[in-house]
Amino acid sequence: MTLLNKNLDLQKISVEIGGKPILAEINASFEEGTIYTIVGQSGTGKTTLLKLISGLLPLSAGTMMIGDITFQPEQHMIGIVPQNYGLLPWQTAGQAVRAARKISQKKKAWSETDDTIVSQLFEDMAITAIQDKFPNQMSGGQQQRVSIARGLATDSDFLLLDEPFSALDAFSREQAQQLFLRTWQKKVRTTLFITHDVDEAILMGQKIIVMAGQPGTITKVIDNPLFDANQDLTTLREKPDFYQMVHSLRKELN
Ligand SMILES: Nc1ncnc2c1ncn2[C@@H]1O[C@H](COP(=O)(O)OP(=O)(O)OP(=O)(O)O)[C@@H](O)[C@H]1O
Repeated sequence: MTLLNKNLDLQKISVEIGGKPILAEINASFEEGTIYTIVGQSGTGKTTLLKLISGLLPLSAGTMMIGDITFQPEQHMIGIVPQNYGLLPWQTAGQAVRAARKISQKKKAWSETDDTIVSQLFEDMAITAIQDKFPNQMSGGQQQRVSIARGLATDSDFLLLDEPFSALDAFSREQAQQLFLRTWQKKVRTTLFITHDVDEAILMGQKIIVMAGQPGTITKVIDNPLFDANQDLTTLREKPDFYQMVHSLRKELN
């Protein structure tokens, strides 16, 4: 299904698991082609929200709409980068990324363009050298980069990432953030990106969603004036405005 400039609207959403309320009274509008970072203390339902949008969990109440149409996750192509990477033990890195692209292209024959896109992704995510390795032959950080490349390889309407850089060391993480934004721009899509890192929430989010409570809900959506997918993140990190925003987001989270 192709989206024509439509937002995903969640209205009065709640989710219960085994009778326990996990999400309550979620109201949000996710604008097409925008990156949202999601922050909040542990247990506030961030992963549950992603699972709901990806169709892995059902709604208990409320509606999800795209324009006038009820949003049904199974009718959309959704790229997912889960917390545990979600790689299959019998697929090499190369096979995993190619398979994701192939599935998302539906019945279209594999073309040279697909080869170029996949090779570029390998280069961007610095995983060219491990294309023939299986997950049990990769480090956690390598698995995470393969999982990100796989998510980006899909021609999806949505991209959902659950702490995608958590297994990377500080230096690799900074590189991955920059590379991710550069790669993301080649196919802009509605993106929800969970992070526990306040700096990362500001670097990567056009809008920042704050979740709190148990059951969890969205308490704030912050427009991020510092976001610019083209800018050098190292330079941004050194700006006084950035410090100021980190400070106020920390306060918000506490
Ligand atoms: N399958 C499940 N069965 C029962 N409770 C669950 C299940 N999945 C999640 N929960 C509960 O729902 C709440 C929210 O979990 P969720 O993983 O969505 O939070 P989170 O904000 O992503 O946490 P974290 O930041 O630690 O990853 C937690 O209290 C968790 O224990």
